Amino acid sequence: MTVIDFKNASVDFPIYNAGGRSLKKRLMQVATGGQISADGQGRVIVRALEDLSFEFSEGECVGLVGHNGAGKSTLLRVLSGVYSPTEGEVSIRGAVGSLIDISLGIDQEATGRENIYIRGALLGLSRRKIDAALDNIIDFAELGDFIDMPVRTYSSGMHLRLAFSVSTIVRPDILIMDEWLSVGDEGFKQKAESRMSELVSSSKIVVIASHSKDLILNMCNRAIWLEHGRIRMDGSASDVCSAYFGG
Ligand SMILES: Nc1ncnc2c1ncn2[C@@H]1O[C@H](COP(=O)(O)OP(=O)(O)OP(=O)(O)O)[C@@H](O)[C@H]1O
Repeated sequence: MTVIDFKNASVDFPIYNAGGRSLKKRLMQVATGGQISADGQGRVIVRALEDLSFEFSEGECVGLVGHNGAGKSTLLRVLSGVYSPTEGEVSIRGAVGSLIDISLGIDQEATGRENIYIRGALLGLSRRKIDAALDNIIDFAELGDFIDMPVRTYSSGMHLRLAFSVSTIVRPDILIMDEWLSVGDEGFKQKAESRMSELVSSSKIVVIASHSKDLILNMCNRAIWLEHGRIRMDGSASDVCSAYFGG
């Protein structure tokens, strides 16, 4: 059973090179971002997430909404295993696949083919699995002979085709995204869209952060509104969208 369970989870970032008292005071009043405070030694702390408790179960596609700095990306990173909570507990049952930064790990000097192995390893795929998927990835990317050229010779669209083709080969239980990926020229975009839909429908739980009301309404059946790191509202996508976006 795939399930995500947060119990009073918080994430703090200690900031070692923040300025003096006046800076702290000024920052505490800004409308964006997490909450800023100081610890016993006067060190500045940004509390990106505070006291989050919720459970996501199979069949849920959850949209995260909120102002800039509300904590959406931090929450996605906790779900992807990049950050651990500084307080509280997070338990995740199921394999997690993250499409947060599809270009992460791509080496400009290595060829497209070599980068498929590098990126695949970062996605947690074994060499055998990458070997088995290699032809599919190369065909999908449609880079022709450029697949054996260093990535530094690629245009930005070609780079994204490669990153997309390898990153979407995974079929995780839990899919984490910070936007709906739509890459390439017109022809490629259509293929990419259908691969994204396939990936979403084969995942048991999907979590996506977005500033787009249409995306959340079209895709999600639940949404969480974060405000300064706290849950302001957790409910159906339509209720949360009406409250957050208005209309
Ligand atoms: N590595 C970090 N070090 C220090 N503070 C951080 C770090 N990452 C995030 N923060 C802080 O945590 C808070 C939440 O940031 P986060 O990136 O999660 O927001 P977000 O909701 O994704 O914002 P946006 O909509 O602008 O992408 C912000 O105040 C940000 O300054």
